[in-house]
Amino acid sequence: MTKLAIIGGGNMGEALLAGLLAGTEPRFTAAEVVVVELAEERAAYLREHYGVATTAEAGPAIRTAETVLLTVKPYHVDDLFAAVADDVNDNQLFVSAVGGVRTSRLEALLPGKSPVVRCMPNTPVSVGRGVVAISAGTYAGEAELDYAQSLFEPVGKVVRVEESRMDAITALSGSGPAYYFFLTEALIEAGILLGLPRALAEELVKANAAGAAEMLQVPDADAVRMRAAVTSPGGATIAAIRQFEERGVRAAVMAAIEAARDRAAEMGR
Ligand SMILES: NC(=O)C1=CN([C@@H]2O[C@H](COP(=O)(O)OP(=O)(O)OC[C@H]3O[C@@H](n4cnc5c(N)ncnc54)[C@H](OP(=O)(O)O)[C@@H]3O)[C@@H](O)[C@H]2O)C=CC1
Ligand SMILES: O=C(O)[C@@H]1CCC=N1
Repeated sequence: MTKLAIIGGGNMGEALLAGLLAGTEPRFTAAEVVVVELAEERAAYLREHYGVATTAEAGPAIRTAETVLLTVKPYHVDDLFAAVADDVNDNQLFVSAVGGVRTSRLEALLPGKSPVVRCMPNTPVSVGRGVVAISAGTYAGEAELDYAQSLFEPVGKVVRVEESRMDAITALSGSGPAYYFFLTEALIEAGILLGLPRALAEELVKANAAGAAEMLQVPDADAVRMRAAVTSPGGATIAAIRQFEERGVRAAVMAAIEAARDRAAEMGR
């Protein structure tokens, strides 16, 4: 029996696959995983890079799997479940990373009472440094949450949350890496504006990101205090911060995350 069927071999499917197969004691071996991916070119890439089996047929993959991990887009869900209704049984656990889609909607699409755990991972799971929020649906309890926690602990931090918080968590955490990459892009461009060679700007900005991230992991790390420690009176940093504040960067961040939360809710309907 296949231990894990990953339905959707796109960005998130691959990030989780990479994390779950990584390390000297991987969570799964490649032989225990099948990825359902419709695009043959993409499937071939996943077979070559990870050594997993792939198929374009979700039904047989789901029928023989203990755990089904959904990493398809929200608008794929209806067609997918319509096609696999005969292949599902109530002993399987469905773990859904599908943005915005509530467990109640998935439960209504499933033919029986399969347990469903909703999760919201982020792409750093690919390097074992992700964060995955989990919440249980109607037919999932502590045992299923414990299992989901054990599934994701090798790829990062796991937090148990109320499902009502999932859209906010999607906006802040699921999408979160994109914001840091966006800021990284902007800082590299700023370095180039100031005349630095691109390679040097990239090296400096990436090393800064790593250093700041490490400092934030220290117990009781306080972003406000650490920012103040860099901001010398009458110095260079405060000149930059003034520009951020004058241009409404803080308010723009809040509005952006609100927009992401609203879009997550909308995608799931
Ligand atoms: N990217 C991220 O950082 C995160 C994404 N998510 C969630 O993960 C899900 C996937 O997102 P992402 O990976 O970015 O999207 P992608 O478009 O990269 O991947 C979706 C994949 O699903 C495949 N697919 C579509 N329909 C089916 C089907 N019926 N059976 C099997 N595979 C199918 C698509 O194939 P094809 O291209 O051929 O259509 C595609 O490869 C979304 O619901 C998103 O909200 C959650 C957290 C973070
Ligand atoms: O952009 C999206 O909709 C998905 C959900 C969180 C990250 N990516």
